[in-house]
Amino acid sequence: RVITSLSQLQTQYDFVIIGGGTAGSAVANRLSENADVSVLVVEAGDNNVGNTNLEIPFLGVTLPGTSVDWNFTTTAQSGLNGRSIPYTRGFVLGGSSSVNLLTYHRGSDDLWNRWAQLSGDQGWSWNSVEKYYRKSSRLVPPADGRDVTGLVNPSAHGNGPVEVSVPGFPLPIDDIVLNSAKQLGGRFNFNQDFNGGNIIGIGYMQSAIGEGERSSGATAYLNPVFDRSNLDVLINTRVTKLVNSATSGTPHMNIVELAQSSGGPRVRVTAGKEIVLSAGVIGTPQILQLSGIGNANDLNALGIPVILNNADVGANLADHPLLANYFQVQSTGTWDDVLRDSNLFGQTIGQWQADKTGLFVDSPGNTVGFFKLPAGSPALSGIQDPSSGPKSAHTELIFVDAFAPFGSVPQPATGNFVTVLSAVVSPTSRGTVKLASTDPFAKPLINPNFLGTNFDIKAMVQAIHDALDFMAAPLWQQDFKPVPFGDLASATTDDLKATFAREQSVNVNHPVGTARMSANGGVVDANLLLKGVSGLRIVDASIFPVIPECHVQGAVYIVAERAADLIKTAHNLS
Ligand SMILES: Cc1cc2nc3c(=O)[nH]c(=O)nc-3n(C[C@H](O)[C@H](O)[C@H](O)COP(=O)(O)OP(=O)(O)OC[C@H]3O[C@@H](n4cnc5c(N)ncnc54)[C@H](O)[C@@H]3O)c2cc1C
Repeated sequence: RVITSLSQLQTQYDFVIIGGGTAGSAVANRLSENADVSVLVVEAGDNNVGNTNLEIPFLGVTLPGTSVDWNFTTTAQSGLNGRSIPYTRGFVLGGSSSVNLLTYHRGSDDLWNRWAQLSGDQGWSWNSVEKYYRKSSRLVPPADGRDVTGLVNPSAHGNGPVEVSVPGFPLPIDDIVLNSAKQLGGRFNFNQDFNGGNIIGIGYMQSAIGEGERSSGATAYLNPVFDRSNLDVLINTRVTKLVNSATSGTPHMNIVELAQSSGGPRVRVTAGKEIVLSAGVIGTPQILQLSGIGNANDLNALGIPVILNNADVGANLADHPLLANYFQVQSTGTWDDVLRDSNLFGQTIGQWQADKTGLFVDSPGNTVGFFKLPAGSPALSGIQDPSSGPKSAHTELIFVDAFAPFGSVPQPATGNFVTVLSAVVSPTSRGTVKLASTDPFAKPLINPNFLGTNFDIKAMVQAIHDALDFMAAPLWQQDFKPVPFGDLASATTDDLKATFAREQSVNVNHPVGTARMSANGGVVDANLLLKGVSGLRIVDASIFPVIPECHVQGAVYIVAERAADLIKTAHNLS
């Protein structure tokens, strides 16, 4: 059941899951499969059910800055010429999977094999986690029901609750992108299925969409089990801290403190078996730090009694920087006018509501590519290649059939455009999440350190070159005839391209790593148990040992599915 009042709580549950987000929803479903196990989920945000804006895939881009976003902002980023940028995180059941842009990747084989090496546990290798990938998602037909033979490899997909599909509303540029990849080959080779183990190449986007609707942690895992009598989902409530119940020796973190407003009453709930901390890359280190687990110097400065000194809590924040490269085109076959004309926008919503067809069944961007840096790239000079291996990328390009106003540049009043979003997917910059105050309702200080290394800026410059080279391919010259637009057009040298990147990059919203799993050091062990205390497991993107070179939600579901099995085994549960 979904509950909204602290008075509806029991004093104890077997498991208390903090955060009903992407991972938290999946773990809640799996643990409450056993009717003898009681589970509480505590979610700071609201219910997802009934919010149509979350359901319509195309509207994902309109959600940042609204009531389903935590509305964080980064600290001033020196790599972005001192700019602070918005830092979106889902504030609603389903968490960031309820507000994200839906792209679905499970990660290359060598990504998972690297996790096994870094965690010292072969249980994280691809061969071991493949079953969890297959348990978490499944391929479904696109919204238009067309034949997808050749566009995707069905055998690369599983039978889990998250629905994954290729775009359900093909756009004119899709064929140009895919056929150019087939024609050009080499660095721009075609990839039939990014979920087949090798992410390199250009292919169709695969997204967490079923029958034209968003498939999130909430819709796939949590909403279908709302009526389980052993599951309470408490919404609009924050976990303010965890409490140590041990009087001496190893801290035992089995008590959760909750509140519904900054000055409101605090209520305590006990986890009989364990606490599962799934508050995400920002919430998880924030709660740990509020509880006295973190860098002792930082905690002392705020007067928080130190329970465990671990400087890795809130460190190692990694994210993918994103830059919008605009091209003006001669073709009128773009959807620019849908954003300019409220009548057309309304009609497109109406079409979605009528029969789940049309432009809004997809998130903007039907095709995507992942690339290795060219041999001898200056980005790699003097450093070890940061990517996980030959099947993992350094950079990404996403092709959007219009002017996608993702950054600070507003859509021009007239004209047709194609946007090529470029991203660095193996960044070496690392940042931090730190408390700004002891008030659990205050926003923490988020410093992702975007474009903070030589590698990151040089890789982004290469991605801009790739966008320009690819858009010069012969097939583009037939109707679209793209011409670089705005600051991209003026960025004629590598130095100017770097300045363009620093002035206009935003983020893909793929942060990870603030409670990283490691064999040595780190915050959690290979079983995701917090080192140095008992009773507390972390299950969300904060435990990622390194940042995946792809979109990250697929990996979050894999982590959650494996964590559920680890928890069941630890407590002898079926
Ligand atoms: C705008 C955007 C676009 C993205 N696009 C993509 C994409 O296209 N493809 C992709 O793969 N990934 C994408 N991502 C990333 C992906 O969605 C996230 O990495 C993933 O959902 C994170 O899952 P999580 O479980 O770690 O955290 P979340 O899903 O964020 O869950 C954390 C939950 O904890 C709750 N919480 C936090 N603090 C507290 C507290 N103190 N008390 C109670 N509850 C709390 C939050 O409200 C939230 O519900 C995007 C993310 C965003 C924000």
